[in-house]
Amino acid sequence: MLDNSQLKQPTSYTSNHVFNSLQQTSYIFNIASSTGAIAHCIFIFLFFYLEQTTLAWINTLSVSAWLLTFWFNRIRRHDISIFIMSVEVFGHALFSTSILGADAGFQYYLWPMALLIMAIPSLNIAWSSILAFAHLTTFTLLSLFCRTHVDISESSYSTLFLLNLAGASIPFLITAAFSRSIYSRQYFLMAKLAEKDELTQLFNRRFGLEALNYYVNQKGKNGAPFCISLVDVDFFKRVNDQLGHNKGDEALIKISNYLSQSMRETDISIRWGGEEFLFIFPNVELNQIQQRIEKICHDMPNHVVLENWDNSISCSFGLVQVKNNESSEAALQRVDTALYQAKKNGRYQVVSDH
Ligand SMILES: Nc1nc2c(ncn2[C@@H]2O[C@H](COP(=O)(O)OP(=O)(O)OP(=O)(O)O)[C@@H](O)[C@H]2O)c(=O)[nH]1
Repeated sequence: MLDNSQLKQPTSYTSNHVFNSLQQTSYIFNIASSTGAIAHCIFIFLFFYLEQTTLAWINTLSVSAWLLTFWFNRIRRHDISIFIMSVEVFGHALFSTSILGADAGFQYYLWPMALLIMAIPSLNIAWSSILAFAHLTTFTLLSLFCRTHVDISESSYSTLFLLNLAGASIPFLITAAFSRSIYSRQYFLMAKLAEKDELTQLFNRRFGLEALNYYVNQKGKNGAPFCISLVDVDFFKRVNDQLGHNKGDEALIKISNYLSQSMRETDISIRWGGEEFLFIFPNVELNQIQQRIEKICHDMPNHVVLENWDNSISCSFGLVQVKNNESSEAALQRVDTALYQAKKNGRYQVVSDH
């Protein structure tokens, strides 16, 4: 969720995600400003038509206020922008309803404004709550007590009421739809960022642990077999030492791409840490998978090639089938021991433990 400090510092560095959120917020505010300015231009003509000249002139001020909010949107002072909008809507509802009465329906604009104030986090929560509450209280008081009528026909009142009700409902729905889409987009983005490793785009260790616990539990319930493999790049320190850390990163990306693309769609590829990867193979016995993993291990030097690096790039693999009633920790311990054995045996091989 954005806070005010980010909104007030458009010139400082912002990440792409924050920048996109700021753009989105500006976009919403520009839509609100345009809708407000256009609606009040229409009101000017409407009030002149109804011979309510005072209200017509007041609406020219309203149009100026809405146009002013564009400028505050541009400099990303959405807090000032929404404050002007809310004061304008509040004043407009108060004046129009005091003069024409609640039957004209101008008080209904207080609802979308209250929603906009609460749903878009431009003002802090205390100010948002105070303003939204003031709008809705004013709506109630105006609806209950403003019974005045001016000298216009009943049918004009009905038309005004319907127009205002529709005019207030549309921004209400648009605001709700925008906040819903921002919420769901940001929720999925956060969830994705929280489970992916930045460098390799494989799942990260937190997700890996959760997934492993899930399959251990599933095994406890339905006995479905599954295997795990811990994979470590051989002599990776040499790549870093001789080619530099950036080339090391490039090698890690190539290795992770090769490994994950060699797996089945249902297998789960995790960057366990540094130059170590964990793979979870659901619904499979060790003897069904061993050959496939050995082939992946064997073929790796032909598929992972690094510029200016003449040595082959390989990995060592520990592979185990998780036992009945075995905990995640115990299974990890066993696969780590198998990997250690693969390293000890000379690397570039798979060691499995039944
Ligand atoms: N470029 C880069 N290097 C990393 C990253 N994470 C870990 N490393 C490096 O991986 C290397 C791991 O080295 P070691 O644990 O000594 O193991 P090794 O050289 O691969 O040798 P063996 O595992 O014994 O075959 C270290 O040089 C770490 O700096 C990373 O994200 N990027």
